[in-house]
Amino acid sequence: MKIKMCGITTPADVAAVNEVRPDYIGMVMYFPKSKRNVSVETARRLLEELRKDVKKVAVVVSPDAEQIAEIGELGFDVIQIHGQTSDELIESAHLPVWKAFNVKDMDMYPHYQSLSNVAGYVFDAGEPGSGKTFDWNSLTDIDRDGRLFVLAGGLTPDNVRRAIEQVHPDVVDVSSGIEYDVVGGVQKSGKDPEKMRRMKRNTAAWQISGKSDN
Ligand SMILES: O=C(O)c1ccccc1N[C@@H]1O[C@H](COP(=O)(O)O)[C@@H](O)[C@H]1O
Repeated sequence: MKIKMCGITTPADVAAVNEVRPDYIGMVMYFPKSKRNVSVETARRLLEELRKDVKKVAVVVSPDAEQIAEIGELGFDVIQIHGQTSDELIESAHLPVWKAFNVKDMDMYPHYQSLSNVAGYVFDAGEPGSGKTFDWNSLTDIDRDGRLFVLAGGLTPDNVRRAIEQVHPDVVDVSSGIEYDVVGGVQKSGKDPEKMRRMKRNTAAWQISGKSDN
C-alpha cells in the first residue's frame, strides 16, 4: 500500500515529509483558489529540499499546454489532472498522468481508460481538497485495469484502515486529514507532522497485520 501526502506548501512540510517518507507528495499549482496553491518559484525551492526517493506529483485543475510543459521542466514525476482537459494534452504530456474523478464525473472513467498516457486514476470527493469523504460503495464495480488506483477524499489517520479494507486501492491520498486542527477558530497553516506520522503508521500497520494504532 502506497501513500501520497498532498498539499505541501512550506519548508516545514518538506522537513516533515523527509522524516516520514511517504511514497508520493503532491503540490497544488496554477490554482489560486486553493489555500494550498504554490507558485512555480515556491515549488522549485521546495523540490530542491525534498528527498530524492519521494515521488513528486503536480496537482492541477484544467491545465493548459504551457503549464504542463513547465511542470515537466520543474522535475515532477507525475501530473494529477482534475477538471477538464483534452485527450491530446494528456497524450502529449512528457510525464505520466493521473486523471482525477469526483463523484459527479465517474461516467468518464471508461473514456480515460482508452488513453495510453493515463497511468493512474484518482477517485475523489465532489470538491477536491475539501477533506470530505464520499460513498466508497460507488467504487465497488469499477473495472480495474492494472493502472494505479488512488483513493482520495477525506482520508485521515482514523479512517484509512477502513478505507483500505473496503476499497483496496494501490495508493491512499491525503491532504486535509494531515493538517493542523482548528484551535480557537484559527488553523495553523501547513501539515501536522504528528498526523503525518500516524497516517504513515496506520497505513503501514494495515499492510503488515491488518491493524492500526487508532
Ligand atoms: O487541495 C486542494 O486544495 C486541491 C485543489 C485542487 C485540486 C485538488 C486539490 N486537492 C486534492 O484533493 C485530494 C483530497 O484531498 P483531501 O484529503 O480531501 O483534502 C488530494 O488528491 C489532493 O491532491
